[in-house]
Amino acid sequence: MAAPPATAPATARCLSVAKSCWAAERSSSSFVLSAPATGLRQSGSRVFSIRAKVATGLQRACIADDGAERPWKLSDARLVLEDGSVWTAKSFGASGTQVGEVVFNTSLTGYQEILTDPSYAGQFVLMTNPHIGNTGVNPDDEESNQCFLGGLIIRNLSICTSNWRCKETLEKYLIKRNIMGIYDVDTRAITRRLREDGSLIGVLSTDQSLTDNELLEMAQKWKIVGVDLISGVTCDAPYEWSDKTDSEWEFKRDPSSETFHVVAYDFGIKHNILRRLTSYGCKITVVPANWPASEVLNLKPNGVLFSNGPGDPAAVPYAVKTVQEIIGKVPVFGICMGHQLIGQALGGKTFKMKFGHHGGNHPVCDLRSGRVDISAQNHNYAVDPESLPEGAKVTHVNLNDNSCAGLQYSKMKLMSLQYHPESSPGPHDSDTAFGEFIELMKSNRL
Ligand SMILES: NC(=O)CC[C@H](N)C(=O)O
Repeated sequence: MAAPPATAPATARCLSVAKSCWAAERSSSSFVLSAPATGLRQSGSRVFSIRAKVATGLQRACIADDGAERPWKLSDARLVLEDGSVWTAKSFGASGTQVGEVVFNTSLTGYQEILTDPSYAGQFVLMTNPHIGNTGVNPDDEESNQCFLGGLIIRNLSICTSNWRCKETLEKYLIKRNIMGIYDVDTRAITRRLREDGSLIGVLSTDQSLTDNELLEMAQKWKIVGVDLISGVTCDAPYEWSDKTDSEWEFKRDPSSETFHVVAYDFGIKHNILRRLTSYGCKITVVPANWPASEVLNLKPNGVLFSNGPGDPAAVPYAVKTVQEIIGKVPVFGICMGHQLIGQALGGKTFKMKFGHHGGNHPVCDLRSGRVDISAQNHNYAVDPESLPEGAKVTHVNLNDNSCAGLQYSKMKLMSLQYHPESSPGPHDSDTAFGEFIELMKSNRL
């Protein structure tokens, strides 16, 4: 094994300092390490001071059953799955009782973008990456104005944060948004169960007065299939969007000289879809999920985007009807839920997958070029390609299971992807899809 570096990395040092400061700092939730301890770094003219914050969840003392106070936190939460299994855990974030569908996400980074992706409404996200919370949260990584998910399930909650963008600990953030979190639970074992048995409904609870059987009953009675979750996450009224990707993060250097007016249907839209479209030269009007197609067409947009969104695409016939009224009239781009609604609008069928795709590491093949992208995904339903009419072509497949990952119907100037070209979080490989949409709108203008 290679000898350890003479100077330990800053994060490791912050961790050990944070640990030794734990007892002394119990009353304060944050501290800034002094320059010699943190190794104040100089880069060009910029000076970075490394700020470490102790996560408060790990500091709470607990009263054990024997009435004695322990200076560490004890298990105070349960996750009861509909198969009858009971998982004890420690809580952070909000307390209470929540029911939802458990899905596992294999992204290594980006928990804040995941927490604010409205497509997770009605679900508990279990992160397979065992160490979460170390970068805290910051105001720029939000994918929507709210957290719609049921809760967060993690193996290990970082005892401190160490990131120059961090403004708040994950725990405080979840408490403010009233979102439950649990840690110190065997996320690997739960993931294996979901992979073997398929997705499961669960109940998260910190309420000791409820028995395991009562929680089990709640899990078994709750349904997510056939429920319209879009109406709970869409915007109330139309609005204009004009924010691009911040110049600090922009990786596309050749902005379009033309401007395109795009109307984006908000089925639970992620902000990065809007930022990427704006970076590609679009002026965007966002409309609520139930906005009449006729009003959208009256705006004479260059294109229409059907966004991502939570839940079962078969539970929102009003949205399928809207898509039907628009396709063939203007160029359209569907992303995730938008792709599934397009599939249905074309007369195809969607089905629920065994445990879905959630993570930033899914290989997808573009069948037109043979190019393979590593993509960001988040869906439990998929379009059955056999059910599609002639003319609709499958353009992309997920290489893990050969499921349909993209569609094109040239005559209708229609394209759609089952995954997330906007990433956030995830790799940027598929960003070119926005360029393809621009080309589609351009060709329609000629
Ligand atoms: N990200 C999304 O748009 C999710 C689509 C749909 N709700 C699904 O789970 O399949």
